Amino acid sequence: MFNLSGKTVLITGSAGGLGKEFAQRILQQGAKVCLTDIKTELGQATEKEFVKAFGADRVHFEVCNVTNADDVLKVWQNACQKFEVDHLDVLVNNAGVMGEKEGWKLCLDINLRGVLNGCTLAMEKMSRANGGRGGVIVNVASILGLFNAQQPKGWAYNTSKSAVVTYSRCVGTAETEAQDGIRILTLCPSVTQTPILDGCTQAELAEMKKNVGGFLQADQVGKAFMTLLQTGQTGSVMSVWKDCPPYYIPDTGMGLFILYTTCAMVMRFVPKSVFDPTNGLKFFPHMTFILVAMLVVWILVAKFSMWLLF
Ligand SMILES: NC(=O)C1=CN([C@@H]2O[C@H](COP(=O)(O)OP(=O)(O)OC[C@H]3O[C@@H](n4cnc5c(N)ncnc54)[C@H](O)[C@@H]3O)[C@@H](O)[C@H]2O)C=CC1
Ligand SMILES: CCC(=O)/C=C/C=C\C[C@@H](O)/C=C/C=C/C=C\[C@@H](O)CCCC(=O)O
Repeated sequence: MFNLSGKTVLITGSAGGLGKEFAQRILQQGAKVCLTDIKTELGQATEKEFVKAFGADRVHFEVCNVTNADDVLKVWQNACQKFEVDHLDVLVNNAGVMGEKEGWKLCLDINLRGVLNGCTLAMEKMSRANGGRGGVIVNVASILGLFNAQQPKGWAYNTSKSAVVTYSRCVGTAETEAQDGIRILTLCPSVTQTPILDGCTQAELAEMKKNVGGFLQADQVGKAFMTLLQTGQTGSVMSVWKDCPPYYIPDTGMGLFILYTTCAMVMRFVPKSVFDPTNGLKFFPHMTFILVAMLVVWILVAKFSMWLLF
C-alpha cells in the first residue's frame, strides 16, 4: 500500500468540491498538500481551514489555471519551494467544468488540455529515467468517460472525459511504470453532490438523479479515491456508483471489437435470406444472432471439454 506520510501532493481545482475532499483525506494520512484553483477567495478560505487542522507547514494554496502550462509549471515550482523539497510525489488532475457556460472549446481546454498539461509536466519531473523519484498521477474523469449517456450540459463534457480515460490508459502502462516509476490512475465517479451541479436546473437534477438512482456524496467518492491512490495498479480505471463498493473497469474495447469483427466475418457466409424481414427474424439484429450462436457454441465446447476431462 502506498504510504502518504510525508509525501508532497498537488491537487488542481481543489478550492472546494471533490478536490477539497481528496485534499482533506490525503492530509489526514500525513502528507503535505498544495491546493490550486482559479477561485482565489474559496482557495484561501480552504487553505485557512486546513492550516488550522493540519498546520501551516503542510498546506499551501496557489492560484493556477490548468489550461495554461506555464501556470502549472509555476505552481509546481512554488509548491516545491514552499514544502522545501525538490520533487512532488502525487499529482491529482481534478479541475473540471460541465461546459455549458464555458462552451466546448474552453470545456475541452479545462477538462482535457488541463489534464494533459499536468500529466506532461508530472511525467517529466517524476520520471526516474530523467533523474526523478517516480510518483503517482490520478486523473479525475467521470462515468461519462466510460459510456455515453445524456447529461444536461452537452457533449463536450462526455468527449473530454472519455478522452481522459483513453489518454490515461495509453500512458498508464507497465512499461511507463517500469521505466519512469509512475503509476497513472483514473477515477470515474457517478453524479456527486458538489458545486459543479450548481448550474443545473431542478428538472435537470431530477432527470440525472433518476438516471443514476441517486447522487453520491463527496465523502463516498473520497473513500474510493483513497483506495485507488493507495492500492490501484497503473492504468486502472475505477468507477464509483451509488450504494456499491468502488470497482475497476477493464478496457474491453478491443475484445468487443474483435468479437464484432469476427461476427461480421462470419456473416459473409450466412445466407441473406436468414435475415429476411419476412422470416421471423425481423426484429432480431443479425449481430445479436451471431453473438448468441457463438455463446451457445462456446458453452457446448466448454461443456464438452469438461466431459472429456472428467
Ligand atoms: N460532481 C460530479 O457529479 C462529478 C464530478 N466529476 C469530476 O470531478 C472533478 C471535480 O469536480 P467537482 O468537485 O464535482 O466540481 P467543483 O465545481 O466543485 O470543482 C471543480 C473545481 O475546478 C475548478 N476549475 C475550473 N476551471 C479551472 C481551471 N481552468 N483551472 C483550475 N481550476 C479550475 C473550479 O474553480 C472548481 O473549484 C471534475 O473534473 C468533474 O468533472 C466527475 C464525475 C461526477
Ligand atoms: C458532472 C456530471 C458527471 O460527471 C456525471 C454524470 C453522470 C450521469 C448523467 C446522467 O444523466 C446519465 C446517466 C446514465 C446512466 C445509464 C445507465 C444507468 O441507468 C444504469 C443503471 C444501473 C443501476 O441501476 O444500477
